[in-house]
Amino acid sequence: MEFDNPTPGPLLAEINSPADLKKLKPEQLQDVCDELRQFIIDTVSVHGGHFGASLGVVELTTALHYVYDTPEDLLVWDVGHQAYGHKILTGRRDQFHTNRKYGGLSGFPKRTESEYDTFGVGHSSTSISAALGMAVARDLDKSDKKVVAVIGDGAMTAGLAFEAMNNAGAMNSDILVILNDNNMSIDPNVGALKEYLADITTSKTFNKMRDEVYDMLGHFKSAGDKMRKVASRLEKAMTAALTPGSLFRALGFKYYGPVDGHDVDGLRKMMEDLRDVKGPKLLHTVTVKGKGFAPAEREQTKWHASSSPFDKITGKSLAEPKNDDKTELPPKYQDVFGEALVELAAKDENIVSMTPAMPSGSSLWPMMNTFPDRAFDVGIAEQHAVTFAAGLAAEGKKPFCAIYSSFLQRGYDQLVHDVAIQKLPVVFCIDRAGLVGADGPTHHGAYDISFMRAIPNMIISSPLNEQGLRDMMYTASRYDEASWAIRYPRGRATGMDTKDKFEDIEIGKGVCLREGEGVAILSFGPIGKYAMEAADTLAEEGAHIGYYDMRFAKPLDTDLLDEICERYDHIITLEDGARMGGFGSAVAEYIGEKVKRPTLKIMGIPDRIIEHGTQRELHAEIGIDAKGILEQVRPLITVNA
Ligand SMILES: Cc1ncc(C[n+]2csc(CCOP(=O)(O)OP(=O)(O)O)c2C)c(N)n1
Ligand SMILES: CC(=O)[C@@H](O)[C@H](O)COP(=O)(O)O
Ligand SMILES: [Mg+2]
Repeated sequence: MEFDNPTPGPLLAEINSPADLKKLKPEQLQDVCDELRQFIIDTVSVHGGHFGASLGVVELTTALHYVYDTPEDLLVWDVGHQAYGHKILTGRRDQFHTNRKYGGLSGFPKRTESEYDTFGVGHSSTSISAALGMAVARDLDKSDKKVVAVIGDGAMTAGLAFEAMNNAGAMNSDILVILNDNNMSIDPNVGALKEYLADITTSKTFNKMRDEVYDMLGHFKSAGDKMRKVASRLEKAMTAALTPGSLFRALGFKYYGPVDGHDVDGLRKMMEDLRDVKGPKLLHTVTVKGKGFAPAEREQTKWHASSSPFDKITGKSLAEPKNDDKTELPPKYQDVFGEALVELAAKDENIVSMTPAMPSGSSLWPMMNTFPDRAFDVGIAEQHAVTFAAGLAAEGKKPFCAIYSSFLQRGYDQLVHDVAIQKLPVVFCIDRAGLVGADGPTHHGAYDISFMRAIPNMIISSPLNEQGLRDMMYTASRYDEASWAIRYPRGRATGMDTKDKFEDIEIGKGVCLREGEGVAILSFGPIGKYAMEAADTLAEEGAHIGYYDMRFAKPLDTDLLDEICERYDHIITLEDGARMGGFGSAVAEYIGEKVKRPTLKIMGIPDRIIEHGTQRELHAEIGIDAKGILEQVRPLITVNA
């Protein structure tokens, strides 16, 4: 169907690999760029996907594949949401309409998909570390391939990117980092680095400071020999300090730029020169997110990604509302969170909130707009977001840290070291918990229940619906004993009528929503809707199973579990999270230790913080030394003397 697979322009139609691109004359590259951009617009306007970032790097992508000898030379994309042009130029043009679809291409570079995808991505700020690893491997192999990392200004704000720059500069490794500076993250980029880059690209501060310094030096120079020398030395130092890119130079990189990232010929020439420059170097390109599609240039956050079909000229959505009666769609869970937070913050001035660069995705804008002093976008900095929250909690504030499940993986040490061990009452509002859909494995929120369950001093809860989410947030806002995680999924809630008033929920208590016999389903979180559906279907068939909304993975409602174990022969647990170590595992561990034959005793570090001592002392304290094992085994055996 033509609709499925847009027709490429005449040049693009002949490009099945970068080798075909290289056959063209440099003068033809701008035409290739125009066709590539149009092909991306044609495809995304029908099939959806990430959008603005790929449009912004069309020239960069074309120049890179023209100059570098990919896949021999290694090209590493950061995040990878901007790699659509790369996919199209590297043999995937005809499958591109399957992008992000079940069984189709991945929305991000993926090693198993193509030899041109050197490193799997989805999460930000990994490119420089990965490129450095590849460069060092190259050196160990005595090869001379080139390694290039392409990283955005947003991704550059993460600690990981700085760690890599710091290491690469010191190792003097031969890599090229291309900083694609469009002055945007998903939302407007934030932080001091953003200001620094803006200063370089607009040169306002640079020019002003240089003029002032030179004026001042002029006065010195007319003041005799000694002063002239001082002035000359000062001038050199100031020039070095004020020349664009001094931050990167301080980290050991040669800095080039800023250059126009939409001038494909300029980029080509620059890259041809840089191929021969050894050592760590950074090329600063300035681009426009959404370049070439006016609505996307105008509203860059909205067009970061588009899930619905849209008009290729106006950008107007062509999507029909999904519900059949065309009434209002239920709110998204993220919006239920965003609104409830403002309501709670209005009642309690200690409530503060932060997001690591996802104020739109996590719906933190209402809080940031209503209480600008109490809500923060901290940049792509999940580790910092968690510890920043911990600091606020240490001083008596009540932080609600809004964070996607898969991005919280970055903050695991901070959860343990900064929050749990100190028993600080941070509330984690974990969005995108469970399978997220088209973004795939890098973004599925599969592991949070498992990785949090192992940590003491954390409550782990998930509501069945939007009312549950509001009430959990309310109860958590009044709980100061330890931290509390509330997880909810990407997408829409149930559409139920919610009460204006918040209600306390009992911590660690589940609810029976349907009594039955034989089989009981125990669910955790909004995925319980499927359990209700299944129970309804069975009821129509005359079979009545039990259904329980357990609400808490930690602490487990063991009283309710005892009742359930008494009453039913079969238990089925259901969660939108990894089976291993998750809510089901918690239930299995509890029941496992109750079963009569064979009995099970799980020995290990218990669910509390263990203080210091010798290993022997501590193993003895928690009963996992030989004596502790004997205490468990002896009652179970008869020893024949
Ligand atoms: C660790 C992590 N946190 C957050 C995100 C969500 N995210 C995806 S793209 C993006 C913005 C990246 O900005 P930039 O690197 O400047 O790229 P641009 O979209 O501007 O091209 C963010 C925050 C992510 N992918 N990974
Ligand atoms: C690339 C990236 O990490 C984000 O753009 C992500 O795709 C956003 O996901 P949501 O659409 O769930 O906010
Ligand atoms: Mg950017």
